[in-house]
Amino acid sequence: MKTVVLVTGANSGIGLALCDRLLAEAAEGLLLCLACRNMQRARAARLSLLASHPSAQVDLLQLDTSSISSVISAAQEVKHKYDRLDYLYLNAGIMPNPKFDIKAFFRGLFSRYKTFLQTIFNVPYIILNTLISKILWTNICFCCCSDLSNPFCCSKIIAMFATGEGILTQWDGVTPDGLREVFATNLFGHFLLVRELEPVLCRPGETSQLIWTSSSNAHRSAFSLEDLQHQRGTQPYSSSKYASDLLSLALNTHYNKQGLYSSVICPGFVMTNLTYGILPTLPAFLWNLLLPIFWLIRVFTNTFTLTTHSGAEALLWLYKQRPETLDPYAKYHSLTSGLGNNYTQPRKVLQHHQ
Ligand SMILES: NC(=O)C1=CN([C@@H]2O[C@H](COP(=O)(O)OP(=O)(O)OC[C@H]3O[C@@H](n4cnc5c(N)ncnc54)[C@H](OP(=O)(O)O)[C@@H]3O)[C@@H](O)[C@H]2O)C=CC1
Ligand SMILES: CC(C)=CCC[C@@H](C)[C@H]1CC[C@H]2C3=C(CC[C@]12C)[C@@]1(C)CCC(=O)[C@@H](C)[C@@H]1CC3
Repeated sequence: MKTVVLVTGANSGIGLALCDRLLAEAAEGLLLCLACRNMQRARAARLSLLASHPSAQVDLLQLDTSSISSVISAAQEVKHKYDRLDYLYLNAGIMPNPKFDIKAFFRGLFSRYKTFLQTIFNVPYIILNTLISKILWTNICFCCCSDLSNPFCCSKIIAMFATGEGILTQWDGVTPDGLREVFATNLFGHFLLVRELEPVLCRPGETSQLIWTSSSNAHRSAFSLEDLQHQRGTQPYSSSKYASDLLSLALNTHYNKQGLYSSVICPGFVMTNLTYGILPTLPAFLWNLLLPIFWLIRVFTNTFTLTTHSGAEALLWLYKQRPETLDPYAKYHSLTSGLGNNYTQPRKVLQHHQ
């Protein structure tokens, strides 16, 4: 019997890289279903996957996670076609009209230091700190610098690069169903899909996994239970990702006894269509000019995974785990070391500073 895997947002970026890596891992035993809103791009993705994995079985499914009717009819089709669903990757996501706040970026870089000289002085400290953290293989930098009143503290800057905290805002739209686009696409459509697919996900005596592509940009400060759709703020992306972390926990509470387990991952900072939108005046190929800077930043933070292959690391890692052994309170991070090695690391989710 083949393992049935469905991936939303599978026609590009991290979703497509995940499909490629899954097929490289186990092409024969896999039935892979690409759930995409744009069928033309979905067909192109399927052909590219079949070109590198000719014996693979790859199906297509039309799914627009921002539309309630599309989710319901896609779920009907899945239930009709497959009698089981072993893995459901909830990966589709948008960050519409992102605005990169250059002022906040430079303020973030320099505000903690009274003079520019102090900042320069901080550089050897950061290098030393990073070296220590690399040697001990732990993120000491974050621990020993948690006192932000310390003028030599580098954690705020590293956190800004690792999570995009405070430097990104978005302008959200409304879907034909009357929902906020980011909320509907990233969270609600996926939630509805899970509920609709319950019969194929929860099978007696068997386990299935839900795997959410969340983000380290998920911040509690952006989320409010009174404003679930984030109608009043300017960080709907962060809010939707924080909500997916919360929802994953709730789904575990509700479904674990029926054999369904949910986990969240962060792929790190990956160069994809989603991130190219952050500097829209910069054509995609010119992003490559920033690569040397990004590689340099990698010395300070292992969250700059940069390639879709590396970003998919934690998604693939979870595929290989027994779901009962996973920590529901962890976010699994795809990380890349300064030397370019990929690995997965769990970090506590929903920490008080988020
Ligand atoms: N890139 C990064 O640095 C990070 C990304 N992420 C998350 O990773 C996930 C994948 O993004 P990434 O690969 O970077 O970006 P891409 O834009 O390359 O991929 C996003 C995918 O989602 C699909 N999608 C968007 N809206 C819908 C919709 N309404 N219905 C169905 N599919 C939809 C897109 O399809 P289409 O081609 O039709 O637009 C595309 O296939 C997202 O959830 C994102 O939030 C998290 C942290 C960091
Ligand atoms: C031009 C130079 C030298 C720096 C600008 C880099 C920023 C564009 C970049 C730094 C950290 C990045 C980042 C994200 C977007 C691009 C940055 C702000 C994300 C917010 C993208 C989406 C996510 O989900 C986050 C995990 C990313 C965190 C880091």
